[in-house]
Amino acid sequence: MRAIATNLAGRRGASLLFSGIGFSLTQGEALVITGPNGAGKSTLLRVIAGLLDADSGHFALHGEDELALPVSEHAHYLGHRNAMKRELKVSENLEFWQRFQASETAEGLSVDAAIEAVGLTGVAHLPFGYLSAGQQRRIALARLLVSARPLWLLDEPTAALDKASDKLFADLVRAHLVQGGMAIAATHQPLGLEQVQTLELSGVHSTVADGQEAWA
Ligand SMILES: Nc1ncnc2c1ncn2[C@@H]1O[C@H](COP(=O)(O)OP(=O)(O)OP(=O)(O)O)[C@@H](O)[C@H]1O
Repeated sequence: MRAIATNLAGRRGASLLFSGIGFSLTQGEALVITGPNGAGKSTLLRVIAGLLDADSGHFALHGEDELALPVSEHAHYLGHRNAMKRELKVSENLEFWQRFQASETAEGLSVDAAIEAVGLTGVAHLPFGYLSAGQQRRIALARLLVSARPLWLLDEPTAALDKASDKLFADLVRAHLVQGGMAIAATHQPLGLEQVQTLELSGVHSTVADGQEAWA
C-alpha cells in the first residue's frame, strides 16, 4: 500500500495556505507536518482525510494492485477534538467507534485491550467526561486501536499528554508502523519517532526537509 500526495494546494476562504505539496509513503513509514500556528497543518490533514476539498492536486491511497482505495475506509482521523460523548462510558464510546470503523479485512484490539494499551485499565465503566484532559486524549488514541486501519492521520495527537504518555504514544505509532501501517501527524512537539519524513509548512510557502522521498 502507498499513500501519495501530488501537488496538493489548500485554501481557507481567500487565503491559499499551501501549494505544491507532494510526498509518498509506503507501509511502515511516517510523515510529520510541522509549522507555526495558522500555517495550515490541520487544513492539510483534513484535505488528506477527504474532509476538505483540495484547491488543486490530489491525495490517494493505492493497494498492492495499484487500485485506489477509499481514504474514508482506510484511515483513522484523530482531530483536535477527541470525538467522544462525555456522558457515555469510556467502553460505550470505544464500542461505538469499533462498530463504526470496523474493517472487513483486519481486526483491531478488544475495547479492554485498547484501554490497557493506553495505560488506563479500570476506567472502562466511567463516563468519558469524568476523565482528565490527558486521560481523555489517551482514550481518543485507544480509538485508533479498536479497529484496524492502515493510515493514521493525527492532528496534535500528544496535546495534553504528559511525558510518560508521549512515550506511550510513540510506542503505539512505532508498533503500528512495524505492523505495516502508515502515519501522518501534524504537531508542534517532537513525537519521539525515528526515520520519519518531515514536511514544514511555513505559512508563506511550503518546504520539505529531510524526507527520503518527500518533495514540495
Ligand atoms: N473554517 C475556516 N474558515 C476560514 N478560515 C479558516 C477555517 N479554519 C481555519 N481557517 C484559517 O486557516 C488558517 C490555517 O488554519 P489551520 O488550522 O489549518 O492551521 P494550523 O497550522 O493547523 O494551526 P495550529 O498550529 O494553530 O493548529 C488559519 O489562518 C485559520 O484562521
